[in-house]
Amino acid sequence: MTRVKICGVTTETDLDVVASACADAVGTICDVPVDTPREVTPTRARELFDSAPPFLSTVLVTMPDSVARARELVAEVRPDVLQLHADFSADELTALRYERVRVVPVVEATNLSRARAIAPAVDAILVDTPSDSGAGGTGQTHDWEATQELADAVDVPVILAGGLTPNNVADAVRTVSPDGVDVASGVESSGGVKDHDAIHTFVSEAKAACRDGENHEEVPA
Ligand SMILES: O=C(O)c1ccccc1N[C@@H]1O[C@H](COP(=O)(O)O)[C@@H](O)[C@H]1O
Repeated sequence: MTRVKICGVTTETDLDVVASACADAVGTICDVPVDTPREVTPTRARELFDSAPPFLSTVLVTMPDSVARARELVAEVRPDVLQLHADFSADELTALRYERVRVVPVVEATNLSRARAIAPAVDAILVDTPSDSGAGGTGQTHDWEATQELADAVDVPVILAGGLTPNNVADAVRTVSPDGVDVASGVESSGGVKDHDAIHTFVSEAKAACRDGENHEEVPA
């Protein structure tokens, strides 16, 4: 089953909606060097995650400039998963896998060599459409066929992100068969303001497309 993450929540109400929509994960964005309406302080991220119900994974999305800074943020926010928009080496990523935090770096769909190099050191790879600065939240899709090739080339779960919306997520799931999908701006009515109906529709479209795919899988004779 494709897992679904809703990213960039800024209020407890948003987080409750993410949980009631049966998403698998919720993300907050902290300590990023870009201007985004979704950024919250680490203290606020911790408060939001403290209000998450059991069985909803919490994901800290950040762009730290060093492993030490990433560790500080993990200590402060205490997420289940650390989503890194940063150019860390495989050794640096390994150093971040401690105290049970899952490490999920972001890779561009066409960067197969990086994906192969870091895959053994991480828990999953998130394929996004980053801006020049490496940030996400661009609302731009990329070549999903390339993401599918990347997923075939590595032995870890692959999460698809970048420009997903309630209207295109089913198609994305059918094309890429990702382990998870992730959305930030595509479920907002305006910058940073989550559209609660869109969150529900996004989750149900993603899960339904995944179920359809499973039902059409050929049964071996
Ligand atoms: O959403 C942001 O503003 C952001 C800023 C800096 C780093 C990551 C950010 N968001 C991540 O980008 C992807 C896709 O976003 P979108 O659906 O295309 O808007 C998502 O994983 C967010 O976690």
